[in-house]
Amino acid sequence: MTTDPSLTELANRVSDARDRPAYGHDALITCDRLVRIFTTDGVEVQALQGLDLLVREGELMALVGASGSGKSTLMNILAGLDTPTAGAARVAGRDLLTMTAADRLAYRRETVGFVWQQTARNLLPYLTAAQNVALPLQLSGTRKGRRARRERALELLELLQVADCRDRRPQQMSGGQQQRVAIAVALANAPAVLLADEPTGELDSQTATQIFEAFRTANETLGTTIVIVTHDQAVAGEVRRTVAIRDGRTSTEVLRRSEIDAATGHETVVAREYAMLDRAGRLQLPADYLRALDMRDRVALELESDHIGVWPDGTR
Ligand SMILES: Nc1ncnc2c1ncn2[C@@H]1O[C@H](COP(=O)(O)OP(=O)(O)OP(=O)(O)O)[C@@H](O)[C@H]1O
Repeated sequence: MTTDPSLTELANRVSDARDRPAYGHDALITCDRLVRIFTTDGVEVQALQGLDLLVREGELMALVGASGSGKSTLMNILAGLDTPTAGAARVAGRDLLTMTAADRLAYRRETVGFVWQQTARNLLPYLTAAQNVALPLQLSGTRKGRRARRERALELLELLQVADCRDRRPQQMSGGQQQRVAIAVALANAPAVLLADEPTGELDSQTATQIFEAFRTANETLGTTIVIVTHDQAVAGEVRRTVAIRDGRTSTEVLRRSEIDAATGHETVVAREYAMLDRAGRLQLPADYLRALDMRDRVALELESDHIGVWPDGTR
């Protein structure tokens, strides 16, 4: 039998809740019940339906999901190009809902860098690779002097192994070279976060692997936090954490870690899939699990000492 809590216990619970760190207090990117509703011709589309996501500083992670699940909507919000309808979003201490137009411009120039799928969208066609990388430095005013800007541009092109393209215009480079130069442009102002929306979408698989290696180099050498939206299973399989978005919410997450066999010293990567549990206790079960057990509308739950059992309606 349970007894009602005393007033002192209730007061203690309130004070515990107050002292508990806020959701995402130690994350670089925090999306808290993010909602984005588009209205066209009187019809509402809920592109994001209360999406929660935390990304730690220094992570290299992938976002996956079916077409229309809300990935680009999320990326546009994180890039400061669109504003959410409701919820909260913070990146590197900036509140994306309350930024002024001037803050937003500074945010796009200094805090985030982005690489888009269409190689042509990332670079100015009439500038060389080195000039493309130097341009954001000039616009933000972080490097004074043409020589200092060119030096920084060449350093980044070198890091991404496209130094030989420095004096070429985009149409004189391959798609893969253009994307590597695009990554250098995005990194020019040393952003805290690099966002990439299908950066390998227009490339063959071998070139896509090289582009992914360029992201890894940026992450490991410069410590940049990187979020990549991808359909490419090979890319999604290379990162430690892949978050799946379904119907405008984060639904499942795959974490990969290396395990070393004590006997042979052989290293293998072990992947494990998790369902996301939101702060209201809501859980999205994978669609194939629901189909396999013909679960719909409602399920029976049972609390065990170390797990919760979930059964199709009518079987318990
Ligand atoms: N500007 C807009 N106006 C109206 N509806 C929009 C707009 N942008 C996106 N949507 C709708 O919001 C939903 C999510 O779209 P979004 O582009 O974010 O999906 P996605 O996961 O990036 O898809 P894809 O993989 O095909 O790029 C879709 O139903 C889409 O039609």
